[in-house]
Amino acid sequence: MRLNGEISYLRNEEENENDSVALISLPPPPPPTLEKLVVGYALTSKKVKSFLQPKLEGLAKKKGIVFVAIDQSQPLVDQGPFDIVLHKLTGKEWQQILQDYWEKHPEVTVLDPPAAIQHLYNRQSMLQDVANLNLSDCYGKVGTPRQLVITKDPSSIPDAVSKARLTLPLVAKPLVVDGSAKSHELSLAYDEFSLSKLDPPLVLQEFVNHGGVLFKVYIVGEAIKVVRRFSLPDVSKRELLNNTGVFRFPRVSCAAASADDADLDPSIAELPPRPLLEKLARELRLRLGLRLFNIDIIREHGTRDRFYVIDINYFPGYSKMPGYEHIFTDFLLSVVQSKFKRLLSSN
Ligand SMILES: O=P(O)(O)O[C@H]1[C@H](O)[C@@H](OP(=O)(O)O)[C@H](OP(=O)(O)O)[C@@H](OP(=O)(O)O)[C@H]1O
Ligand SMILES: Nc1ncnc2c1ncn2[C@@H]1O[C@H](COP(=O)(O)OP(=O)(O)O)[C@@H](O)[C@H]1O
Ligand SMILES: [Mg+2]
Ligand SMILES: [Mg+2]
Repeated sequence: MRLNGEISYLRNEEENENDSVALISLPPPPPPTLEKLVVGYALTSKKVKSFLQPKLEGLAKKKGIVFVAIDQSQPLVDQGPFDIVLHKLTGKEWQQILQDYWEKHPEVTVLDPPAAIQHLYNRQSMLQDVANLNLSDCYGKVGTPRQLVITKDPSSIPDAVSKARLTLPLVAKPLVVDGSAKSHELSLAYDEFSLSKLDPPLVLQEFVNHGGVLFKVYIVGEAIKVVRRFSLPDVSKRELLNNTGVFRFPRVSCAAASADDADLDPSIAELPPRPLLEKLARELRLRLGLRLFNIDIIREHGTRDRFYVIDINYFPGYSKMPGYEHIFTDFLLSVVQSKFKRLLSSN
């Protein structure tokens, strides 16, 4: 990034140290001004369409931010120079290219580090940090539903489930999340035996009744926004007794399922307490080493303060985060400004 003013500011300070007369005669330095911030992006065409909306690009331009599409077939060093590289591509090859580039150009901020993102592409490792957090304070408790990973041999599932003492019904989710439609094909299983019909690798997660409403918590650096989405309805004891089988369900909590304007039971609709979300987001940001993600969180029906994180997504559909244009552009500016502050203080 090109910042005007920083260098002259420093020089004046140095002179001041050795010259007591200059101390009184020098005017205060002008605040640093941002010339241009170049953000290279490597995103799928679907993500470009949903994220790079004209309103975002317009606002970014006003703030001196330009977005430049990265051509993956060309060396990264021949493009840019970039201040920030924003990316969400899953291929191993791309990750290596980015890693190599970053090693040679540590001055560029890569959002986010490929290895840290990788952690979210597996539904087992994705929730490990939440489970280890054991977050419990006066605002509520946050955990993860109990789950079991099945990597092979579907015929062994009923036995494995009963040994692990998992409570039915169970949500079966593909283990790997790679952005494909298949990785979002989930099923609800009412009995153990039907689970042998499933296709590993997968995780089997206890279904938690939550009144059919889910909270999507968007995180962009230190900013947090929460929205409500409709979700799967509760499963009653009677329903569980009277049903068998495994049922595929469609994408239930997508943007079209917004529940923000719905007339809901207040005990179900009440958002998780802000201090709890702030603590959760802060801890996850640090532990995951990520700045751009969202969390799907549900409240156990009948409780006020028992929450479960069921899903974490890297670089989610930010265009559905209220005010994302302002939040995202301010974030990009803050990332580079804090980097400069660190550089200046270490010199
Ligand atoms: O995994 P869940 O919790 O379902 O969240 C998904 C992912 O974040 C998707 O991003 P990606 O495809 O990059 O994984 C996003 O698509 P976009 O960001 O492309 O819009 C979806 O938006 P909707 O499809 O609008 O719900 C959002 O619901
Ligand atoms: N353990 C669970 N208890 C209750 N509902 C769940 C559970 N896991 C998933 N769901 C429902 O399934 C939907 C999709 O599951 P999720 O883990 O978020 O997968 P995806 O990555 O495809 O969004 C959630 O939005 C929620 O409605
Ligand atoms: Mg989800
Ligand atoms: Mg997900």
